[in-house]
Amino acid sequence: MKGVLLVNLGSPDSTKPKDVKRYLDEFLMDERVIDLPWLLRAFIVRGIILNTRPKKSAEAYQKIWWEEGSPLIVLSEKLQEKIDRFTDVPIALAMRYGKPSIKTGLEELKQKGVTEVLLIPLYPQFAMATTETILVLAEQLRQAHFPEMNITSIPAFYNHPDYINVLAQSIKEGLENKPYEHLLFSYHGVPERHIRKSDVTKSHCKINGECCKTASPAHEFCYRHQCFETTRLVTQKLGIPEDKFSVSFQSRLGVDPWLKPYTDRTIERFGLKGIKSMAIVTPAFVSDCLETLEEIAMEGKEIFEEVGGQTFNVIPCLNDREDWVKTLSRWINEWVATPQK
Ligand SMILES: C=CC1=C(C)c2cc3[nH]c(cc4nc(cc5[nH]c(cc1n2)c(C)c5CCC(=O)O)C(CCC(=O)O)=C4C)c(C)c3C=C
Ligand SMILES: [Fe+2]
Ligand SMILES: [Fe+2]
Repeated sequence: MKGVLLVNLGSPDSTKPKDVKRYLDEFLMDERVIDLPWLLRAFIVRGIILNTRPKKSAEAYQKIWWEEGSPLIVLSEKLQEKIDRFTDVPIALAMRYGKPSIKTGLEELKQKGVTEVLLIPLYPQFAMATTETILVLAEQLRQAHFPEMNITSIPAFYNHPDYINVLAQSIKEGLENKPYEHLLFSYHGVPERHIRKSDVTKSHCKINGECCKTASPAHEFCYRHQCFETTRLVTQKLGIPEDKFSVSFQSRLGVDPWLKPYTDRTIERFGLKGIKSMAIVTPAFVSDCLETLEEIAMEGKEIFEEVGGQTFNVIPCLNDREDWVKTLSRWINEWVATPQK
């Protein structure tokens, strides 16, 4: 029997610093997130970051937490419930970090008699810290606990016409009756080192140059270029001229160089240039979360207003909008209808 496991990033159990600390420990000790040898990673994460970050992050989570819980988890649950209505196979939900775990999700599917699993990492762009870490953990769990299961996954959908249609429509709706001078596409950043690691040709991704064209079978472009490709396809579809939009990368952590330009500095620069109204969309996230609701909608807005900006329009993520639910359901139904080898 076939079944589906949707996987998102995850959130702490609550906004208490001790829960945030436990969550950050699991998250940042992932070798595909902080990609250093274990001892050095443990020193940086447990010896430095976890001494200060949990309190600061807990305060940020408190600002965006809903009565029902973490926005990212509540929105993922709503997505799961709605997909369930359009499909005939069991649909489980798991988080890469925190609860419900991928192991719990696979167990839930096993209880329902599922042996063929379609894994859907809820990230449009493939990166070591997004899709890859989910695929690797799922395979490790399969080998250790679910050897009877067969797991396949959908490829990163950053350039899939269905996804581009939905994203374009969501942006169109978000901009309706809200004039803007500039539209910023803000993607979650990664350390530049992550891009170099995936650059098998060692030609290194250049800002306006050729893509490194990593040879990974899962994707054609490095993470950075997937972000540019999503932007190119969507702006082309919407007919937004080149001088009216740009790309930036948010949420950097630590002292290493991350993908540039940084979102906070870009927002500041727009304000200083005299731009009064800007819109911002965050296509690396399919569900609104700390990084969109706090870092962009609160901190970003504050930065913009401090330098003279007036209108800061944050376009919501795809969340559980109907066309997104129907798109994912259609992908699932097509997979269900395809005989497995
Ligand atoms: C080295 C650190 C990090 C990398 C690399 C990274 C990549 C990455 N993350 C997302 C998506 C999300 N990240 C979120 C929160 C978050 N991210 C990091 C660090 C790295 N992320 C931290 C420490 C945190 C926790 C909050 C904080 O202290 O700032 C979230 C929000 C989760 C929520 O509960 O709402 C998402 C979503 C992507 C897509 C990505 C690589 C492309
Ligand atoms: Fe992150
Ligand atoms: Fe590249």
